[in-house]
Formats: sequence, C-alpha cells, structure tokens
Amino acid sequence: MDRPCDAGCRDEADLRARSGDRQQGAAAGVHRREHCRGWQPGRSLQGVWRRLCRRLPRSVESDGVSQSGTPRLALRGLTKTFGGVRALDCADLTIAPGEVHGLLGTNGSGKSTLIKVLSGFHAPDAGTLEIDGRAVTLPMPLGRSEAHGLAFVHQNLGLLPEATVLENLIAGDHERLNPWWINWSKEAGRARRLFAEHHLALSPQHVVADLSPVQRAQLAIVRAADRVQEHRSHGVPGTLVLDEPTPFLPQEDVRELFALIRRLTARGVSIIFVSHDIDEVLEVTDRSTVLRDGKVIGTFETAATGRGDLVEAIVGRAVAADRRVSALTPAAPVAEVRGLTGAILKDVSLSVQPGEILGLTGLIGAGHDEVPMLIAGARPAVAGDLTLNGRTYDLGRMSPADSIAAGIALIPADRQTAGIAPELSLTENATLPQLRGSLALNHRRNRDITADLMARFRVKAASPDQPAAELSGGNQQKLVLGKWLQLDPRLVLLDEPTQGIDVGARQEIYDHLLALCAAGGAVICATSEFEQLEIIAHRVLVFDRGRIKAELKGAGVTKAAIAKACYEMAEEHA
Ligand SMILES: Nc1ncnc2c1ncn2[C@@H]1O[C@H](COP(=O)(O)OP(=O)(O)OP(=O)(O)O)[C@@H](O)[C@H]1O
Repeated sequence: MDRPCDAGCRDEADLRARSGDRQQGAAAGVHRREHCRGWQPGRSLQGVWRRLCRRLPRSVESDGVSQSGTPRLALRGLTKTFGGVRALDCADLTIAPGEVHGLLGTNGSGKSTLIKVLSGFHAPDAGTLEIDGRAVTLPMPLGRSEAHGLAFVHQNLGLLPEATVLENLIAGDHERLNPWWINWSKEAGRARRLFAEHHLALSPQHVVADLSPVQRAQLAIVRAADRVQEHRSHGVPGTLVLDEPTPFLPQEDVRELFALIRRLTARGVSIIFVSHDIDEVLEVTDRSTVLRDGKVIGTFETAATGRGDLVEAIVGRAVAADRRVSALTPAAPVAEVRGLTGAILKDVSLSVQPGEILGLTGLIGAGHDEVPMLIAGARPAVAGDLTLNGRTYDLGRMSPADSIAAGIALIPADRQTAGIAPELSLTENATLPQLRGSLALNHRRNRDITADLMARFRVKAASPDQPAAELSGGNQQKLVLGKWLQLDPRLVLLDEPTQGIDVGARQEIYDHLLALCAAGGAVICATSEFEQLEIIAHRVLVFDRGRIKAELKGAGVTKAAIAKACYEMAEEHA
C-alpha cells in the first residue's frame, strides 16, 4: 500500500470507505495518486470545515460514523526512538467514529509504543494528535487521557482480584466520585443498570477473584467504556484501546466479548483492537493498520482483505498454516507420568516418546495447563511419579532445581512474573539457567551465549545489556524460549508458548521445537490454541475437570476435532 501523503489523503479514502460509500472510497483511493502529486482538493477548506464542525452539535449515525466526517482520532507523523531503536517512524493512524480498528504488526513493530503515547506514558519525539478534530498537545499528561475520551484495557486487565465488582468498577473514577463519600447503594444501582444495558450477567457484590475469565474481561471493558461515554468528556463517545484482550479465552467466550464490542460500537464508541490473532481480527474489525519496524505498512478494510493478505502485510512474506508433523514410528516413551494428582488434576497418567510433540488442551479450568507446572515442580503435586530417561522421580517432592537437573525445561505462560527477571539484562536472563551453583562469572562467555540466543531466536533488542522489561512482549517470550531451549533439554514443558508472538515468529518457534524433536527430545505443550495443536502436535489429550477425557492422534488432530471434543464435554455438564 502507498504511504500516505502529508495531507492525510489516505484518511479521506478510509473514512469514506468506512462510512459505507465504497464507490467514493475507491474514488478517493484512485485520486490519492493525483493528490500526492500536489493537487490537494479541499485542503484549504479543511480548517474552515473543522472550525465549523466544532460549533455544530456532534451526532453519530446508527453505523457509528460522525456526520461531520471528522475522524474520532488522528495520529500523524508519530516518531519515537529509544536509544538506537526507532520504535515508531513517522506513523499515521486514523480511527473513525464507531469503528473497530485492528492494530497489527510483528513483535517489536511499535504497537505498544503507539498505545503508550496515547495514554501519556511515552512522550513522542515528533507527531501530532487530533481527537474529534481538536488538536491535543503531546505528550499527554498522565491521567488526562480519559478527559480526551480515551480508555485502555491492557492484557492484565488491571482489576483488583480481592475487591468486589462494584469496587473495581468505581476505583479511580475521580472525575465522577468524591472519594471521601460514596453512596454505595446508588453506585450499586448504577452498576446494575450498566450491566443490564450491556446484557452482562455481573453482580456488583461478587468478588472479582470468583469471576470467570470472560466475566473479568467484560468487567474491565465495560468499566473502560463507562469512563469514555459522551457525557463524560467532550460530548461524543470516546475510544477504547483493547490490548490483546482475548488470550486463553475459549471461542465461546471470545464471541461474547465480540458481542460486547459490537454493542459499544453501535453507540458510537471507537475501538482500537491490538491482536496477533488474525482470525479474530478478521471477525471483529472494520479496518486494520499494520506496523512493521515502526512504519505503517498500510491500512486495510477488513471486508476486502483475506487472511493471507493480512499475514503477508504483517510478516512481509506468505506464511503457510499447514500441519508440520507426520506420523511417528512407535517407540518406548522417553517420559512417563503416572498418577499425577494436584491442583485440579486427579490421577493423570500420560507418556511421550522421543521426537513427539504431545498437546494438552481443554476449556478454561479443565486442568491441562496444570500438568507442566506440576511435572516441573513449579507447583507442588500431591502424588505421582515421573520416569524420565529410565530414572524415576517422586513428583510430590520434585523441585524446580531437580527438574532442571533431570533435563526438563519449563516455559510458563506468565512470562512477566515467572518467565523473565524484568529488571535484569538480557544477558543475565539468558545465562541464569547456566549458572547452576558456579560462583565465577565468565562475562565473555555469557555475552557469546546471549548473542547466539538473540540471533537464533531473533530477539529484537537495542543491546544485550538492555533490561528485559524494555523488550516488547513478544521478544520477551522469545527470550524465555531461547533461554531454556539452548540447554538442549530432553523434555520441554510448555504452557501457551506462543502468547503474544506474531504470526511469522510462531513458525520459527515451531522450527525450534521440531529440531529439538528431531534430536530425540520430547515436548508436552499445554495450550488453548487449537490451531497451534493442529500444526505441531502428533497427539492431543483433551482434559475435562482435571482428567483426560479424549485422545486425538495423527490426521485426527484437527482444529475442528479438538473444538468438538472440548465443547461436547462442556455440553454434557450443561
Ligand atoms: N522503554 C523502552 N526502552 C527501550 N526500548 C523500548 C522500550 N519500549 C519499547 N522499546 C523497543 O521499541 C520497539 C517497539 O516495541 P513495542 O513494545 O512497541 O512493540 P510491539 O509491537 O508492541 O511488540 P509485541 O507484539 O512484541 O508486544 C522494540 O524494539 C522494543 O524493544
């Protein structure tokens, strides 16, 4: 796609396309070339038009498009550099009223940096922001974004688990509430009306820790949406930024979230949807902007874009999603687990042979994700034993150090708290597992190990001395994988290994796992991503309520078959 010209003519085409006027949108697209050569129709009128719009009452039609044609939000020429890394390079983003706009890109392409500029966390080096046609000075002071109709839901949702739904709903709502005197019954009534409006089965009195994952996501989204309602800021509905809100949610729950998103956009709220899940992006967005190395590659209208086009725009090349494994010749197991009991698991037995990738899956709460933690001793098992390479271990006594010594590597799902040491440098993180009691540090060796890891796993960072906290989320995940896989473990235990990893880098991670298997290692991978299992698992065990309920093998490992097995069990309980 063309890079936009300075006059922002791509915005014109985009907005027209968004407003349903495809012919005009296409005409604007064609006219773009003329425009970029210097002919800029209407540009001189822009200022007058904007001033006029400011005086007119803003209204939003049922499809969410402002009658004025002014974008809800327009970022232009956004540039941000960290040391030697240019995280954003003259990036433009235009969001129409009432649209769901995907923000996509490879790991480290600048998505979070852009969002952090919007929230006031980062000061950009250059760039302008307009909201509903009004210039907003950057950097935005921290805490001012709500007043400009911007609210954010980050991946961790930002909820207090021990507090009630109502306490979470009103926490930090300084604009509306007097913190010294809160009328709780009035607030509870308001909360009930809000939940009823959005068809949410939430009760103000429930404790957040007791909610299901989708209910927690719903609460975070509805809380953010409540803060950017039109009467709050400057008379129009605001913009919600959803930063990967769906990881690990089963398909049914994702659909519920999308229904909530659509109800919000029907009221004119705009949504910026950050995701690495192309299928979700195609399902829920109206348009998407793709970033690569901080630059905008293009803005795509979803209805006119195929999966392959989007993947190619993100990665820069086509990526096949075919099954990568073929049948194995049966062999004696390299690892055998018997009678594993602990957390929700009850008497689970399984085995994995050399060269095999065994997938574990189930709906949320099924227990499949407990298996890696319990085998590696990261959580205490009540009972069970493991035979690995002919040696038997009591899993009730297994410690993480024992499991590392036995040749086991655990890659946990929660990279922030269990995967990396955020304040330590890349080098310190990369070489931690190799310390193993040695007191002397060989700095040159450690630097070599880190350089090798960064090259093999394509970890994008300014330098090996950079704190891991400064890496993008996906690069942190690659660091964790590299840190453990470089030890050539015999058994790799993975829990949601590709969370936050872009669609291209996933293939590279699969390559590493397949190489490990080709060298005689084995992999146990717990994930709720059925597509991932279809691509890389030789066999899949489907869990339900802490027990193995189904097994799929070879050609039977398909996304559809796994989904069917999971949901049939859920229906049996309903
Ligand atoms: N505080 C920081 N200090 C130094 N470098 C940073 C900082 N924040 C981001 N970067 C760098 O800027 C680049 C863009 O990072 P950003 O987090 O915006 O990427 P992203 O597109 O959100 O990636 P991901 O999909 O992996 O989350 C990366 O190279 C990252 O290492």
